[in-house]
Amino acid sequence: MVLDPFTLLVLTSAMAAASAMYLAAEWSSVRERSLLLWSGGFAIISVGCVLALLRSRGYVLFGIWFPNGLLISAHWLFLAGVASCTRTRLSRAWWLVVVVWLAMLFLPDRPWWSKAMMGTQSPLIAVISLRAGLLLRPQGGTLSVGAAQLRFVLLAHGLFYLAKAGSVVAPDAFINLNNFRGEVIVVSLVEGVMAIMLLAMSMTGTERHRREERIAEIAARDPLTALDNRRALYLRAPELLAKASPASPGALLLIDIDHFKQVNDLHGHDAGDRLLMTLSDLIRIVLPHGALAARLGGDEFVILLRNVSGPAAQALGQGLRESFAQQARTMFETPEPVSLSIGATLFEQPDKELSHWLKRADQALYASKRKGRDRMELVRAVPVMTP
Ligand SMILES: Nc1nc2c(ncn2[C@@H]2O[C@H](COP(=O)(O)OP(=O)(O)OP(=O)(O)O)[C@@H](O)[C@H]2O)c(=O)[nH]1
Repeated sequence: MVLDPFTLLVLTSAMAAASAMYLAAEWSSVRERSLLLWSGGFAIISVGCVLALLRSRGYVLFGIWFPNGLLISAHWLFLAGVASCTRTRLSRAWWLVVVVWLAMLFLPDRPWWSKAMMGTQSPLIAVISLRAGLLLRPQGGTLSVGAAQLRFVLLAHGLFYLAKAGSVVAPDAFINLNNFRGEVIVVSLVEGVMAIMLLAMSMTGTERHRREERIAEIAARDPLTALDNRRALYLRAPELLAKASPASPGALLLIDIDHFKQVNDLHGHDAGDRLLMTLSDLIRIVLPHGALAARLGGDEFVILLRNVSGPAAQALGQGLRESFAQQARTMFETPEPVSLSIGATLFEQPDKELSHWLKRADQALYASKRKGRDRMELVRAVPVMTP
């Protein structure tokens, strides 16, 4: 089978156009900027291939270096898309690529200059692709499958172009960009077709996974306070509860605002909302690393602490109570003081479920309300009985 450059260019152009439309269709429904940038990159590759095809058939619309240089702009858009996807700010120095590309248009249009063109274009594409691949490194967690695939394709593509830059030393028979002849050109076109397909697929996968993550995050969050909601607490608590042992107990604090209704009734629902947000901010401030905090609903919040002693849990609760009461005093005037009642329990049995500890903390909360509010009642852990 003869893979002539003309056929390969037709294939590349068709694949790039299809990828551009595929990503544009995805963008039109979800409006993610990176999809639009990537779609633009593929559209540019398609246009560049068509121009090169026309030129090879004698329709000279632009200088030979123009369609070749378009490949640099396309990769530049791929990098911009990855930066947008990973929320990274690119250095302004990347605009220099555009300057180099424009300068390349002034290269003389003669066969020998194929090498000069390749010697400039290939390292630029390599650097842009490698940078885009490296931007997708895992930060703190693991990469999604789509992002890991995109990273792999971009790095492999960048390394290919690095090797291609080295081909500048190959004899003229291997490279002739001027009329798309030579082994290097054929191999590049084959690699290009493969890269287009894999890039388009992994780009779509990366964005879809990111969207799913965002939706899951929204579903787990209380919209007013941005703390975890009840559902998220029930999902995340088991891991923390399972770590509890007599040597390393945990604590559950059930927090309820006293006389919250008065704030709503006298100062309006918005004022009540502001107070709930103030409490959630104070909770975030005192929350130790590895602990969980959630709003169960209404004016009821939960803090789950791990590896904590009774006195330490007491101290955290008292601190929270004092700072909240002080803030509430300065925010609103109410007939009864707006404060916090806290019911807490220590836990050291890893096999008990969250609802079990919530029930115990609720009894403690009830006791603290009954004893006059603005206090914390702590139930000690029940020692594990061995027969
Ligand atoms: N502003 C606001 N109010 C809410 C929200 N969710 C529930 N509430 C109100 O919170 C109040 C909760 O009432 P309670 O906890 O029973 O009343 P309380 O005055 O705090 O009574 P004690 O807890 O016994 O001191 C009710 O008035 C609800 O309407 C919310 O998201 N925003």
